Amino acid sequence: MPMIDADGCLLNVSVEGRDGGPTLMLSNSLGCTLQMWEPQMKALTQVFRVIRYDRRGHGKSSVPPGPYTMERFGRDVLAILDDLNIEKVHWCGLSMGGMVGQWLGANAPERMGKLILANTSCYYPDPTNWHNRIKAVKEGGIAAVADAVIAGWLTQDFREREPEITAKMKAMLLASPVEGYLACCEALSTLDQRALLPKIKSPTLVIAGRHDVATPISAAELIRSSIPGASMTIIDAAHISNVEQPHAFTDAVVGFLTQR
Ligand SMILES: O=C(O)CCC(=O)CC(=O)O
Repeated sequence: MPMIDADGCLLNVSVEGRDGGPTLMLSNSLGCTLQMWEPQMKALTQVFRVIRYDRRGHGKSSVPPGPYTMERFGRDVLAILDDLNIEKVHWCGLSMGGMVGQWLGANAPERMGKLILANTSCYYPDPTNWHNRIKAVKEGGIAAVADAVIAGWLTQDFREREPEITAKMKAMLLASPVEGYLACCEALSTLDQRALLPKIKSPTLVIAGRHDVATPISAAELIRSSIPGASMTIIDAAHISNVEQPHAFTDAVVGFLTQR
């Protein structure tokens, strides 16, 4: 896996899949690494060249001091594409990954093919939850919020049915570098990309989770109605819908990206 330098921050990047196929870039959510896409990789690599990366502050990427911004995350992606000599990619980002996709769609339209914005938001009407989360993590580490976060990521039904997958997701969250996690929470606490959305020209699919309380259907609907021509599909899942409903999620991605 190459480490790519984005303005002094080393980003852990993985490139797999069909050589010469269209390129799809996957972007993770808060507290997850590129491993979160494992349920999709077998199917996606048959059709696409797939780029995954750990956002700064996550996984094997460096953890520069925060706070971070969506613009910084977007410029990190452009640094990866420049380094790999890739002109244009399709984008699939979940939650924070979808927020970075919104920034790229509006600010670097020539680098974006189709956009998939899953379980995401363009702003938080009330940042209190983020301020509370920052305080709790500063005082008690990620362990202090882990159970509540996991309850938002996966429905109770899924957690009871799939304890091993749930434990893996929790371990991924707990392994997040605290400084990187906090710097991302700061970026979320000030997020407001509402004005960017009407500028997006890429064909866009919004994916929402029927049981997602972190980024609810109303947040997805605001994104869908603000991006000209965007469509929306709802999956029977909580926030991390690609893990909870891997087949439905993969089918939605492949169907949208391969339709003419
Ligand atoms: O998942 C994200 O990228 C944003 C945070 C969120 O909405 C879910 C959570 O960590 O509670």
